[in-house]
Amino acid sequence: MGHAHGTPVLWEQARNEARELGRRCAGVSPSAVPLAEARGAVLAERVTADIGVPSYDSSAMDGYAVSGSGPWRVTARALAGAPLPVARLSSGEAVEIATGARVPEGTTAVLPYELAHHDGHGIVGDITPGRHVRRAGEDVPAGAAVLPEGTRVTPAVVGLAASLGRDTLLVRRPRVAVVTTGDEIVHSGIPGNGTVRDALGPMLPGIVTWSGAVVAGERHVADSFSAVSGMLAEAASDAGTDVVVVCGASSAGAADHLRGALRDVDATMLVDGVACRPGHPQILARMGTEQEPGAVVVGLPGNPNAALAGAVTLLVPLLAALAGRSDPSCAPPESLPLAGEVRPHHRDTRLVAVRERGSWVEPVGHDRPGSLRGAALADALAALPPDWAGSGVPLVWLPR
Ligand SMILES: Nc1nc2c(c(=O)[nH]1)N[C@H]1C(S)=C(S)[C@@H](COP(=O)(O)OP(=O)(O)OC[C@H]3O[C@@H](n4cnc5c(N)ncnc54)[C@H](O)[C@@H]3O)O[C@H]1N2
Ligand code: MOO
Repeated sequence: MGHAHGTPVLWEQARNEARELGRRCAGVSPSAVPLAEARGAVLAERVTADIGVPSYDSSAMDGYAVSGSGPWRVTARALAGAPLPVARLSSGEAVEIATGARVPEGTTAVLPYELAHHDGHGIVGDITPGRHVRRAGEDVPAGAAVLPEGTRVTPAVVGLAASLGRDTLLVRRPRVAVVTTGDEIVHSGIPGNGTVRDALGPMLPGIVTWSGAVVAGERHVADSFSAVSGMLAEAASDAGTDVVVVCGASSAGAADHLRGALRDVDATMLVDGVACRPGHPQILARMGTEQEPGAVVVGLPGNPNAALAGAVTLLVPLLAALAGRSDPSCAPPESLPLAGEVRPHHRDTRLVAVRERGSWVEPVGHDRPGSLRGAALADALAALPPDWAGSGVPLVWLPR
């Protein structure tokens, strides 16, 4: 016997519920993560410079570090990363120097090769005192506050943190456990007769990191009530999990146990069914109590393209709000005209895989619930309302 669905909520409302829930749960604790993993997350600290940049007085040009006025006698060659060949220059002396090499004490300026000439006595050329010498701390003084808490960790942020000698950053990054279900699912190789290769375990980490979160565990559970409710009970008592994504087991069939298992752990059901196609059997629930809230559970349909639709409907808005950043699927333009043959659903929002063509979008096709063929070529999902009259369509961007 199956389990009845709840009353579906409107697609826009489902996204808002997920976003609101993310804002209400202030419980994601900061963690120090290696720079390479921090990208996309949001800083949970103010970054201050432990060292200045540059950290030593160095040359900004390839040429000659000179002291006093010319002509200068070249005494040695200074390269970046090599010990200083002379600690101090006296007036009339120079060292040939590479960009980034430490300048000796007593350096008046650096004279670039292209401005230097040899006369019979040495090197000559016009200099301005201090020119082409990068002083320690000139770009970032030691102790300066460089990034406020709440800054999104972009590639440039990672690079800056490394320049400042940091190996980790403190970020607020929701931890997501991904659970696949289904006795027919296999996780590697060519699926044998009657089995299906797991498409969601490999797909979800990219969506999760795009939203500023991280997959902190992946597992598969059997199609049984005890396996699904046991998994939820474990997740409920694990303080290291903020969100549990359960793939499959969300519909009405005999093997679809998520609803019953959520009831079994006294979870609060927030969304039970969304009025969109594909992706209508989605679930948003919260474990724990009002006083001691537990992990949020997102149930996604097993059909891979329906799961993608569900992920951008509930999971991405939830995770972005939990992480304290903007929703990457809502980037501008928020809508564009759609050119091509599409048919709205008579009652629900239809999510159509579309390709961006500059100032308009066109359907990719091949976007039935069971396959990601269309989505793999798409830039966005167009959210076609039931009463669509052939004008602009709201867009939900996909990670590209
Ligand atoms: N009587 C009804 N039956 C169904 C309804 C309904 O409203 N009433 N909804 C249909 C829709 S729409 C969808 S979508 C599916 C959702 O099903 P479940 O979420 O319960 O998922 P399963 O039944 O376990 O699997 C469905 C389908 O997806 C394949 N699958 C599952 N997991 C994966 C995975 N990790 N990677 C790749 N493919 C996966 C699975 O083999 C099935 O083919 O329910 C309809 N039925
Ligand atoms: O809505 Mo199902 O999620 O169409 O495939």
